[in-house]
Amino acid sequence: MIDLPIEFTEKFTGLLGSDEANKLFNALQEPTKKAFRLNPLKSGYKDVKQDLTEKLALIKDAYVGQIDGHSIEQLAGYVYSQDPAAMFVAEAAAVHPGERVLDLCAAPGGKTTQLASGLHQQGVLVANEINQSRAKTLLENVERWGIQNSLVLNESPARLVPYFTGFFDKIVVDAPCSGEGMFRKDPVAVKYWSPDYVATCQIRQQEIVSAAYAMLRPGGRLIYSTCTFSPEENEQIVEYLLGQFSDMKLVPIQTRAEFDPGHPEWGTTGNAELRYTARFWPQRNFGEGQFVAILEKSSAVAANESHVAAQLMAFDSRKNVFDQDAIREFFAKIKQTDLLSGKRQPTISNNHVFLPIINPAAIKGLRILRNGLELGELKKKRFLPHHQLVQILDPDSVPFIKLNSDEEFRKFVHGETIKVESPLRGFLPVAYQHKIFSWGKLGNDGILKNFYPKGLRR
Ligand SMILES: C[S@@+](CC[C@H](N)C(=O)[O-])C[C@H]1O[C@@H](n2cnc3c(N)ncnc32)[C@H](O)[C@@H]1O
Repeated sequence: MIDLPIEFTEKFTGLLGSDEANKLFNALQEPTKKAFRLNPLKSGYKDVKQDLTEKLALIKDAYVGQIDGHSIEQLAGYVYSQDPAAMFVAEAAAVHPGERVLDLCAAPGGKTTQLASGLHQQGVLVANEINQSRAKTLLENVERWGIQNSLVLNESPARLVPYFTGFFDKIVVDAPCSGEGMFRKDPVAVKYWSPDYVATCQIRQQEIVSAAYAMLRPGGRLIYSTCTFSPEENEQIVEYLLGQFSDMKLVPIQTRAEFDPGHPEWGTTGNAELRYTARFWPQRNFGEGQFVAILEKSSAVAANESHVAAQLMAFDSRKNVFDQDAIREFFAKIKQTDLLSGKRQPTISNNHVFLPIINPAAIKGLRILRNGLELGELKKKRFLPHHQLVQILDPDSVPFIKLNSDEEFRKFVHGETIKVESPLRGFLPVAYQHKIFSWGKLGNDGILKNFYPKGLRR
């Protein structure tokens, strides 16, 4: 039983009236609704053991049900467990392949993975997280999901502005908030809550959306969301944006039974357009609490390629002259030479070979966790493939070592070497149930050495 703070219950009884407020308080004592998304970046992505009978309304490739965190589907990045209402945020961003998208408060990566599904490896996805350890988790999820076109950063929003002014078509601000909508999912949120905390969050949100505004191109859209109910962090942040920046306007979210429109009377300006926003309530039974608003930066100026954009997207091939024989040999063996001949040429930095998505020279000074796709490391002319590379490989077009039983899979994920029957030898992808999830190295003795990253072993 969750002990709701008295100031919280009094506040929402005042805002909603006692009938509706009681429905909310009762719903906060109920179990959460479990859901998951499938990953269209993986080939044959619907070929999963999960039950796909109950499709989730509103969201592409999403289903009701609980996933097993130890399953091959989870470890190979075929599924992502996420609250249904939280999934609506990236859905509202409606990204198209080729767009430049920023996920400004991105960890652990729920919105990032969903945005990446929409981009389908085309365009640029910058995923930023201010907190260092959370940024590492974000990177793990980016790798697992098989995303090739992302720049993963560990920065404050303000530090990004000089690099990306006017660059993005879409920016998702899934802001840190007082978490009222998470009370039943995460009881720790109840402990943190206080009216002062709500006020602190509001100030932080104002700073974050101001940075986001600066990075939006004319005609671009800002998707603002929180997982809290409080007007101060929702309607009033939208009012703040509209008040500070005269070229921002609200884009209506079409009303649906799954959520309520925003409350103009909960704002401070009486702006009737606040009803164009959306608020998910647990008592409506779709998922947890979530607020979503879409704002557009209007401008009469045509969205020409800006100076910033030209710089960030420029790839300087003269810098890429290095001995690639070991790399070419490896990619020929795994039948992936196409990867080396695209527009994004292999680039080397401190022996790390990668396919950058943003011109590395243009983002010097930022804390970069990953720029594009990490191919591997050159060690004395030998090439060691990276875990991110294995997560993008299609089992229908690469040779791989097959694990044959749950027991082999469990042992491998645990970090053990195993004996396998295979005519193949050397560094190769390892798959279970036709899903590639790791590298392994098969010696002449039939022993498969384990290259599943130590940090992911269980
Ligand atoms: C609601 S969570 C993001 C959830 C994520 N979008 C997802 O879908 O998985 C908010 C994030 O904002 C980060 N954050 C905290 N303070 C911040 C700040 N001042 N600026 C930007 N982000 C901040 C937190 O570390 C947290 O990871």
